[in-house]
Amino acid sequence: MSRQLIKDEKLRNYINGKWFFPSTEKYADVKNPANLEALVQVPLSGEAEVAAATGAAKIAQKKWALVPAPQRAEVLYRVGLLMKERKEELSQLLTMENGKVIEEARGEVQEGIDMAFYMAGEGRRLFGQTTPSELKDKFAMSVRAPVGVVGIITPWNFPIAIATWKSFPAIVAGNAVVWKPATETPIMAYELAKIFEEAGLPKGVINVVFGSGSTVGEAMLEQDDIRVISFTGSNDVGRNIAAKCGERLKKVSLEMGGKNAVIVMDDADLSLAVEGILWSAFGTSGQRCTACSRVMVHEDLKEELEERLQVEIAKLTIGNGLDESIKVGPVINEHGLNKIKQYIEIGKDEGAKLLTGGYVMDSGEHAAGNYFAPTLFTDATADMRIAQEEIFGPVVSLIPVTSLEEAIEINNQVEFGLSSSIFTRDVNKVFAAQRDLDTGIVYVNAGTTGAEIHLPFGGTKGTGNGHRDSGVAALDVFTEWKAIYVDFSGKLQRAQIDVE
Ligand SMILES: NC(=O)c1ccc[n+]([C@@H]2O[C@H](COP(=O)([O-])OP(=O)(O)OC[C@H]3O[C@@H](n4cnc5c(N)ncnc54)[C@H](O)[C@@H]3O)[C@@H](O)[C@H]2O)c1
Ligand SMILES: O=C[C@H](O)CS(=O)(=O)O
Repeated sequence: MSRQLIKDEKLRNYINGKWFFPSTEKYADVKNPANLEALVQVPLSGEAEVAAATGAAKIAQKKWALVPAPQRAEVLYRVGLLMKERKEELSQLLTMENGKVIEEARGEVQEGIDMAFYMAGEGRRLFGQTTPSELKDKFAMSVRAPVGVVGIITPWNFPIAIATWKSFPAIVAGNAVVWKPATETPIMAYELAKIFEEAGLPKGVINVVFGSGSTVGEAMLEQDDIRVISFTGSNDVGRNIAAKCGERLKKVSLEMGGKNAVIVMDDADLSLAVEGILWSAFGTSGQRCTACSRVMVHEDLKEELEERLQVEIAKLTIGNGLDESIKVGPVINEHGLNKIKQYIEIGKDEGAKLLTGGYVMDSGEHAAGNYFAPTLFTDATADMRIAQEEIFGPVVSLIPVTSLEEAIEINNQVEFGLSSSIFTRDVNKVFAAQRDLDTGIVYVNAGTTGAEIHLPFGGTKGTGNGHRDSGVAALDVFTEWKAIYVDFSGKLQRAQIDVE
């Protein structure tokens, strides 16, 4: 790894192509969740930095929008190449600041690389439409126009992938960006800003301001020159953002929580289902918006599934994700640990049966970090809080069902609608499920995670507000449709002429 972290190193904001310490002179330690060692210091910037970043973005965007889109795309292509060159180094840094195991960190960095090449391709598409005009000698078309300055606010659980999902489409479409990363995971943002700089992105097109949500995030909402806020994070924060942006008529794209479920029908390949549940419930220690936290299992398979899951959970290795043999890393911080602990008590009080796990691992090699034992509840019911609310940790609950219809009904009885999966060999059940599951993403014979970047990513109901990250759909967030009529008749045509 070439980038060495120094615990006293103070990261800087990237504004208008230059690196600045925060005017507040305030910082917070960034800690490795695997051992709580300090990695670097993140600036706690203030409103002044947000104003400077927005001003720089506004000026830069005017020029950037005039750069032909295929040339804008070339910068993204170089970003992709640089990320690819540095993939292993970035992955290790990501594991250190976030805790996810190295295999998953590599997967996340790869998502960013894929997004760079995909959005670079959009530079030669950005398709609009042409339509016939109602009038003679008149041409009608629509084009995607950039919105201007966009604000992106990102969470700690996918600190590089989600940033690329938002910034790359924004940039290729001709916008400039003000980005506030999560304070828990600033290293990915710092490194990505350096990559943008090295790739030759003109100054001011991307600006990174580190700081708290309540100061930097809120200040972004108040900047009238920021025309779009694209947010990924928790539901409470998203709702607050939507309300504040609503007052200012800002466009808002929200990607928020999930309460994702796997359905295991009586004809399922059980080995495959066990693998899918393990990976999607305990991968990233359950801290994915798409993590599986409910399993609706047909009653005929319930006992066997309970047994097989317990056997496989016992084999999971838990520890520092930099060690290639580790399968489950730490959770992000003490706040996360406490929230998970509370839900274990709630589940027990509600009458769910705890089969394994349910405790903080705080002895021996785990004493120094934020480790929670992979946890399996069974005999949960659809209305329990552990089956309704996002826990964001390595906890999964089995809910017995007797039919596909019942499983789908339970799947849909939650506030969120992000990802669902079904394990079955029956094609009729597959098609009924993909139609009736009220989620933005449906998997068949796979777990609830593993989205690919060229498809839309997001969910229904409380997961979002109708927008999508990723795929072409992401361009809808960062562009305005402009309808253009070109009249070449030489006269002012006011009405359609009746054809005789
Ligand atoms: N649906 C998705 O695509 C998706 C993907 C990943 C994570 N998530 C969700 O993210 C959550 C976990 O991430 P988190 O804990 O970082 O979420 P969070 O809501 O606490 O923070 C997200 C970002 O918002 C900022 N923020 C906090 N308060 C703010 C405010 N008042 N104004 C503006 N910005 C503010 C934070 O500093 C951070 O950068 C989970 O709920 C998870 O489901 C959703
Ligand atoms: O949030 C980002 C993830 O990569 C999506 S998924 O969990 O892999 O589907």
